[in-house]
Amino acid sequence: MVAGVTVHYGDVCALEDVSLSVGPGRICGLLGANGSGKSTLFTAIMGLTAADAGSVRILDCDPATARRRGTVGYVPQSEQVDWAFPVRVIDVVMMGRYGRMGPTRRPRRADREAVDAALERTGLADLAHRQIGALSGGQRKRAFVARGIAQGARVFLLDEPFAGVDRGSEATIIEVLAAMRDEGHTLLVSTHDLAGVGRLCDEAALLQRRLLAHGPPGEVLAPERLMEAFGIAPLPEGRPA
Ligand SMILES: Nc1ncnc2c1ncn2[C@@H]1O[C@H](COP(=O)(O)OP(=O)(O)OP(=O)(O)O)[C@@H](O)[C@H]1O
Repeated sequence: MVAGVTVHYGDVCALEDVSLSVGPGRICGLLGANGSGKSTLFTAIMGLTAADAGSVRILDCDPATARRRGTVGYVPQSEQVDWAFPVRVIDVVMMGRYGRMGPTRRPRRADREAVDAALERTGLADLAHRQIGALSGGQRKRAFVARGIAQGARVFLLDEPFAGVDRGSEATIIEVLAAMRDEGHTLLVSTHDLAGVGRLCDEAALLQRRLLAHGPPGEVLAPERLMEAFGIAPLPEGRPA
């Protein structure tokens, strides 16, 4: 996926020589403290942030080609989205079909069917005609997951899909992600839920500007590694302090 990627914002080095590859049928949990470069890694993979060094390949394509072909689906962090934008859930999901529609953007039957199926799969069918800004945090995340599904993405990048999400939406998202993994998709998921990484992910990657570790969750979540990444060894969620 990425090889030797370095990104600076002016004087700030957000990523330094990061190499990470995740195979098909795998969910990789991306962990790191605030400001460790997780969102930058996602935007660099998407080709939305320019890397100073290194290369990005998504299923053997450069990011722009992967975006154009719809092979990569991206669920951004909530703060990166303008929720006042007056679009309905069904419109957001239909955007996943734009790459197939040509310049007129007139949906065909196959587009409508793909959108309906994606809404159904993410439990949003009843909310299809609601403004995206009028949804809960978890429902909004699900709308972006649905967009990726409708678009036929093979690789999914999910930036904090569980942040600010109620238990019901979290369960739906986990179910959908696990099903996509079982269908052979590749998923990179950033999260602060350390216990969840062990449950959901096949592998974990620990970021602190550089990639500190990548491998089985049990190894990556070892206390000494977490100490290095977070400064303190955080308790897995749900465990009493
Ligand atoms: N647009 C920007 N301009 C300048 N610096 C930035 C910009 N975006 C991020 N940074 C800096 O780059 C570093 C990495 O930020 P990034 O948002 O990628 O981290 P993160 O791990 O996603 O953080 P969080 O968990 O808080 O979302 C931080 O030091 C941040 O302050």
